[in-house]
Amino acid sequence: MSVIVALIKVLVDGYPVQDKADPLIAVADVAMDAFSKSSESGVWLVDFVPILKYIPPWFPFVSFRRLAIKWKKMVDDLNNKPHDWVMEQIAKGIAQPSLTKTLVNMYSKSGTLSFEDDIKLSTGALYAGGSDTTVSSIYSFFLAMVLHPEAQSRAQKELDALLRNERFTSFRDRQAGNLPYLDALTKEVLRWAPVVPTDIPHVTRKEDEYRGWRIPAESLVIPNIWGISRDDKLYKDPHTFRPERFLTKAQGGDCETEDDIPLDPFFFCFGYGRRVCPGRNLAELSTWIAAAMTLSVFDIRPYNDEIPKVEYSRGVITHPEPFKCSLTVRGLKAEALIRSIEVDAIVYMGDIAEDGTGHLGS
Ligand code: HEM
Repeated sequence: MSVIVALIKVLVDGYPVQDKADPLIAVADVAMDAFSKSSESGVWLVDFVPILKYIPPWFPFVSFRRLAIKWKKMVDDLNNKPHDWVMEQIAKGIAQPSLTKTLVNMYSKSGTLSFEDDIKLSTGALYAGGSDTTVSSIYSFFLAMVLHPEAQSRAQKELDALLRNERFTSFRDRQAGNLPYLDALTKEVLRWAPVVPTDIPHVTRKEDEYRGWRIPAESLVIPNIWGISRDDKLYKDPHTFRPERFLTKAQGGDCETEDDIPLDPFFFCFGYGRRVCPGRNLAELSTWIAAAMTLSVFDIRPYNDEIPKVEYSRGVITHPEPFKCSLTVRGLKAEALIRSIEVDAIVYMGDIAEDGTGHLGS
């Protein structure tokens, strides 16, 4: 989790996350919890009866207005505090390259910054949208590996044949098409455990028609991502975790030809239209590399032979309920590989962690 959060913070704000107790991460965690609860579909009556928003917060037996005020403050902190930090760094002349810095430079003229609220909201949204979601996919990957040792060992065989425990994989291996089973496994994680099962609700701006149904303007539309992932017309035995469904027979999978490969979950798990997830490529790549690096060096097994249940939390963003698993290093070569990146990571983080002003990526 820390790696994903740190990655987003560096890309968006050039902010070096210190540790789990980092104050900006704490701000973001509470805001994310509020965001997930407040945007859950079908839970808030006010979404269906908008006039209720005029009920005063002191009105007895109505908690949503008081909650909304509390949660708004949390979301404001998420947008303002990291932005203020970057502005301070810019003023001191020590800001690292980041999206916020780029936008501030783009929209500053003669000492005046335009669109500051838009910059705050869009960079805050990237953190809000990105931190919890990819983490959920990676947890689901671990859960799937505990439950499906056969898929795990097939992915490990593919990695071992290519890498011979001499190096970690990189995206170049992926581009070269050298790890088809791992690609299929990543697709199956996204499909088997949709992170945002009912998407973020959309509203139609004008009247529309879909398969003969009239959809009036201003209708709330809740895309059923979970339903698509479990559609047995698209996916045979949809509840089963089976990466082979995305491979041809020639690749050791289920499909006669490439044309028979079912819909890639990339095209529905990240939402639709102009609000489609802007972080989808980063998310998919992060899930892929997390799976590849973990399986190269660790065996993921049940903890004390306890098989975890497949249970997910509620909220617009779902996670597997906490479960235990056991990670065992896959031998001496794997241990040496882990130690080699441990050294790289210390050098890398050391550069930025000392006083927050070091040189990223050196
Ligand atoms: C497995 C990981 C992820 C999943 C499953 C996911 C899924 C989604 C979904 C379903 C939406 C709603 C799209 C819609 O309205 O139809 C969304 C929106 C969004 N996502 Fe992601 N996402 C993931 C990772 C990320 C990452 C890594 C980032 C950024 C670094 C990100 C940033 C955003 C933002 C900013 C929005 C709001 C876009 C808008 O409303 O215009 N997401 N995501």
